[in-house]
Amino acid sequence: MKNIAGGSDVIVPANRIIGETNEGSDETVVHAVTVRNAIKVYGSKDNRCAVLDGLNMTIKKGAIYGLLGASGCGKTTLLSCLVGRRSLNSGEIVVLGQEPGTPGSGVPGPRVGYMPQELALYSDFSITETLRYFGRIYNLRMAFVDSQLEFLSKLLDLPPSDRPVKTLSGGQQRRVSFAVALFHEPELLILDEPTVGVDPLLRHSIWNHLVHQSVHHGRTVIVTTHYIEEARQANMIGMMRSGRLLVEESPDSLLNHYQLPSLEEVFLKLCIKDRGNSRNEQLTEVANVPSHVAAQLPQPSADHVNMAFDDSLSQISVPEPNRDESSASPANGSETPSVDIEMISRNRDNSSELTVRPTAANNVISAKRHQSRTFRIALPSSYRLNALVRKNFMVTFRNIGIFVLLYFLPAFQATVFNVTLGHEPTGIKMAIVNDELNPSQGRVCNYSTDCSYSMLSCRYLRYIKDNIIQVPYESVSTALDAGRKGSVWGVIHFGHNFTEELEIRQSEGDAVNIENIIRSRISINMDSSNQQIDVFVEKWLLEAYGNFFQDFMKSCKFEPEAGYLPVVFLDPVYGHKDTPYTEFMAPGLIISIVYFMAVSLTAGIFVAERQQGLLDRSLVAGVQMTEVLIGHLVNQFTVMIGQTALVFMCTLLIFSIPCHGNLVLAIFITLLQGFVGMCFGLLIATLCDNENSALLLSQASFLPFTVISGVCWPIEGMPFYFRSIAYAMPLTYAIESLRSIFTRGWGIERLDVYAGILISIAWIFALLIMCLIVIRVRKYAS
Ligand SMILES: Nc1ncnc2c1ncn2[C@@H]1O[C@H](COP(=O)(O)OP(=O)(O)OP(=O)(O)O)[C@@H](O)[C@H]1O
Repeated sequence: MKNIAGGSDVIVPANRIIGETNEGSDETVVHAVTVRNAIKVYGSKDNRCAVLDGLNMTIKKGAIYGLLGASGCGKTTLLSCLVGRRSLNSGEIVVLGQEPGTPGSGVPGPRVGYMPQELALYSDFSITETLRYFGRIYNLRMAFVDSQLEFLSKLLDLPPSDRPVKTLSGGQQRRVSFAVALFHEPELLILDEPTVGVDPLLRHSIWNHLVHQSVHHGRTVIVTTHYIEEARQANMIGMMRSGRLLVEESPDSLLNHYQLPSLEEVFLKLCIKDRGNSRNEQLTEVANVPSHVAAQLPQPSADHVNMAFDDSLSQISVPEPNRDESSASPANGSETPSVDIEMISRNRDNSSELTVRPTAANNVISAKRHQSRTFRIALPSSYRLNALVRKNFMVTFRNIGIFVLLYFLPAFQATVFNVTLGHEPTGIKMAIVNDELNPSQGRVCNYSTDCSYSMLSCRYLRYIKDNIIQVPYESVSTALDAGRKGSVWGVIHFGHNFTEELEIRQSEGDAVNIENIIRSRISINMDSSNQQIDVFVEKWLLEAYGNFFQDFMKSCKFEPEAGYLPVVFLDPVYGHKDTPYTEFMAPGLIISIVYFMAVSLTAGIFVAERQQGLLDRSLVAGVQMTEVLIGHLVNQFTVMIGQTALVFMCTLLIFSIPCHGNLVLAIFITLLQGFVGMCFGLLIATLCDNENSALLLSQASFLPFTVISGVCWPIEGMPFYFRSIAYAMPLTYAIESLRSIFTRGWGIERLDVYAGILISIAWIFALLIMCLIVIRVRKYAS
């Protein structure tokens, strides 16, 4: 039957799928898998290494194929190419009649069951939840999933199905992984070392099951194993070495042909015979030994492709593959497609280079592959999206610790910021040296509040804010010493005749002389190492003088403003006098908290999933990358709504930061920025291979982004050339928008507000496009 999902035709057995059914798979296809002259190169430039080296393979439908080979010979690479997770540099792969990854091939998808080497299971899920997740991906009926669970539990001796995977032993976990590959009854089973860590009895039962699947249901099985002897039960064995198949035969024929008692000995014999034939070996050998020694190296045997390894190019023309696939193909070289490979081994600069150059015939294959894959974006399927979203929610909410952290961390961060930032400093010690006081009278500060010029120094000190602690010192030198030792933030000094000199200064007006001016001054020496404290103390002392002077003028029945600076700050257009720094920072903080939480969460979850092989497993099951992205975005977005709500509540209600504009608009812009953060997190996840590098990148972006975006300092304070960089940051305009809403009460009709919205949307699209480009480039590079 044919299930059309997400714009791609996927063939799934009829009895298990939800909804309408259709025709089965192409019965005319005799071979389940054919691989022709597969070349797969990892690395670039000097590090190029051909992991698949002109490999040919033919697997009949319904056969069990044992793929044997030493560690690192390329088995997993070959399997990942078969399931469409990697692409060849050249050569051809046909799986179940079609090239993997082409629309409607069902590979990757429900036609194939893949058990990767790594566990690739959600550790917090129970066995039932694990199978149900994949059941939803394949759109299977839950009744079928449950009956399969019961059957496989018995067959594989699984523990109770409600046990979380993380509580199972290593062997039990591998059996669950095996069950995931089996349970949807795919036409082709690809198992990468399924029997590792499994006891002999269970291994026997697993092989029996594979034989049963092959004989009674016609399913094809490809299985890699390091236990060579267990592969005797396979119909065909492919022995692999250095990216090539040495032989492809039935176990009995191999034993008869080589007259050896075990497959292990056959493998050993073939390996010894093959020594020096691998291109990689030859390249390494030739690249590392002088030419006169290289000439004496053993020459490759006649039945293998011959190559020259001198300074000139050597071309290997390989004949067209025998399309009559009824006979088993020789392992290497004689039955291959028209692919010319140029091997360039250069011993210049002690470096060697391997180049794969496609010929005309090879170009056709490449072109076909290109046509079928490039820029094919299928519509997301509803059932796969449902499965992914459910799975993401289960992962998020399963662990109560993570749940609490997720929701309360941003609110906690907002609290920490609000408690610690932007407030006036208190307990600032200032040394007071008042030479007006008489030491013989115990330096007592007696002053009157009427219009008399007496002890004005003491009268002034009364107006200094409580934030300053006044510490009396007897002399300027001891006070300055205290300042140098860090005991006080500054020294305030009044001269002997401060009051008299001030009186003269007042009465003389413009005729006053400079000596009088100097003697009537209040001299201050500050420890200016802390700019913020310096600014605050200066402001408070000037304010104190203003208040003192007004009070004195009032008591003398003069105009209080007389003699005051002729500069006045009237009521502000927006905001209020002495707007606290916290109010300036709050919008930037809200946005940066939500943004960076989204960045690190998205990047972390996504990379972890990929690193554990979970992403690969889902993709092999037919999930598309766009669906994975949407699934994560839906999940993260709901988490973000909760986080944003808590951050706003914390800022507005607990710390009473006023929002003069439309709160809904402010929340909308914050959520948009969270979305930008998620997209940036996705970009990090697509760029990074492991959690550490993702974490490093997201952390590395935190400080520059926060600082450049004007969270804690006005952009107007940056060098002129740097401002364009600041405005190009994803957060800058959004922060300006939020600030305009919070402090000015502006609405969406103002450019400053809607610019933030438009630029956030533009960033979302730009980042998503970058993600898709990186995904595509990495897919082709891998
Ligand atoms: N992404 C990669 N980039 C570079 N080299 C890689 C990559 N993946 C695998 N290799 C290398 O390719 C070679 C073949 O790896 P592969 O995993 O296919 O071997 P294998 O036969 O499956 O080994 P094992 O039996 O140990 O699993 C190894 O040398 C490996 O280091």
